[in-house]
Amino acid sequence: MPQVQKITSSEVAKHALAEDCWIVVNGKVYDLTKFAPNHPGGAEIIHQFAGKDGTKTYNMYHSKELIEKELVDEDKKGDFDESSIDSKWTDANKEDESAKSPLDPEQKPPLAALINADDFERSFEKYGPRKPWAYITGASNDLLTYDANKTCWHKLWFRPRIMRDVKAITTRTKMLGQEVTMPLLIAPMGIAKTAGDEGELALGAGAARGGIIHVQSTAASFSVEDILAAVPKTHPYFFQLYVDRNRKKTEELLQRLETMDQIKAIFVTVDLPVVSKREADERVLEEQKVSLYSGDGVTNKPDKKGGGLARTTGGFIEWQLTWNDLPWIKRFTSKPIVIKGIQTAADAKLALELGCAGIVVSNHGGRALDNAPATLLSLLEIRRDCPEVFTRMEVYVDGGVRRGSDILKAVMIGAQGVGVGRPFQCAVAYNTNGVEHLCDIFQDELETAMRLCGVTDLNKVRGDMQYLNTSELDQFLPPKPQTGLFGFLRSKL
Ligand code: HEM
Ligand SMILES: Cc1cc2nc3c(=O)[nH]c(=O)nc-3n(C[C@H](O)[C@H](O)[C@H](O)COP(=O)(O)O)c2cc1C
Repeated sequence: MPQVQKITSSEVAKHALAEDCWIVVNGKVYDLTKFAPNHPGGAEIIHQFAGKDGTKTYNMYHSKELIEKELVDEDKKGDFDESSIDSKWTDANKEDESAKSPLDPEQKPPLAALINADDFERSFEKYGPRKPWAYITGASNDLLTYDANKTCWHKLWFRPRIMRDVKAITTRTKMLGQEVTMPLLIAPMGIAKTAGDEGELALGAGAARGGIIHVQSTAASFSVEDILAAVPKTHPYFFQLYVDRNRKKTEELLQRLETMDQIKAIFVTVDLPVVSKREADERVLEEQKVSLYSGDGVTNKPDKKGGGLARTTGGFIEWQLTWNDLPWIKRFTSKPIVIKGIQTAADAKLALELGCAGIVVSNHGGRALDNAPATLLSLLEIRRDCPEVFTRMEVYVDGGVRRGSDILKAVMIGAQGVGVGRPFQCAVAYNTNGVEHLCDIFQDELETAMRLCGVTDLNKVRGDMQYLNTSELDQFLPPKPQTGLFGFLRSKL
């Protein structure tokens, strides 16, 4: 057998430019020149490691297999020659600032001290590394939609009924045919490893312990197979799909998922055709940035345009996806399809007409279009303008849901269930126990809210608005669409 030549550190170091960018990841050398502009996390983070070892940062965000799976053979240059590491290489790689973990265990409160969903985010703020903190908790532009998502839940008041026997209650229900202990989903979130080593494995296992369902993201930091293996085979999952601009990839992914019985539905995310501007995230990268070009340690802006923060590119997410593509998706899956990212009654109606099994009223947790309506307002708009949507398909809502009482409110409007994002991602810092603990908190708060409202069975109050007072929010709803002849004529204009 001929000896395969390994690639030395000095050879790798020669390819240290954006336009000629080799990186060492887990003992292998890759040419990321062509891939970097399409990297969903932005080109700059890749360019920071041109001619260097990016293993630590890569492993913090991605599964080991991802890079091997995603790159074409031509870009896999070969094995890195560890024996060639010299002081020059070691010095150059000292600059891996973003991999340095500013974790401060002293600041980490014990799990038992966390008693509500916000506590998980606060704990992560104190204890977690800065970059993941900015990535997870950040939102678009001025955070207007992010803030509105939360505050609208606060403006929806209950009208409790009293003197009812509330000893025995049940929160059990079904979601897309799957039995769950309460109508709560762990919303799909990319790269959960940023919050803790167990990443999506903790989300899946914690959800299973809590009797709820985790929607795993296309951009997960583990493979689907690894995530499924984290829970008993009987426990259901949902899968969130970002359609890839390379449609072949999506077809292959759907075909792979089709063989996995544990995956019970496909949630197609449609609210992020381009990645929005997440300023907190960009600012942190600016502070951590190191020079690509200066061999002498002077820190330059690595962006040729000069401004140079990690403006995420549109990445791999298909921006030409339209309603006409639904039949194409259905060709590759027999699983129920749920459209995630509905923000108006008009689009909810379209999803219904096109035979979707459900929708998620979502604005990506304020991480897509800033100034998009708070999801609770969109939910109320759908309730007002096309109530049939709630009975003819399953409606979910996410964005700012932080209390068990919010779950109850959503169900009373007619939702089948809610999704919760950021607090669960932060719970990953406490591994599976953290995720389970957060499920317990929601369960407990939901039961308490039900009892205090005089409700014993969630399924009996679904869509029953008599328990709610929406008057503080009604003023924020868009004008009612005109119906009758006048409306018809207008729609034709
Ligand atoms: C073929 C290889 C790779 C693929 C397919 C890939 C894919 C992705 C995806 C899907 C995201 C999530 C974007 C989001 O939802 O915000 C991401 C983020 C990220 N990736 Fe990669 N990646 C690859 C290689 C790398 C390498 C080599 C590094 C570093 C050396 C890296 C570092 C990061 C970082 C730091 C983020 C987070 C960026 C942020 O939040 O600003 N990735 N990548
Ligand atoms: C860190 C993070 C990553 C996310 N990644 C995805 C994703 O990969 N796919 C997706 O459909 N939504 C993604 N979302 C949006 C969530 O699914 C969900 O819509 C949102 O987080 C709900 O708002 P909340 O965080 O206020 O609960 C992400 C959200 C966060 C916070």
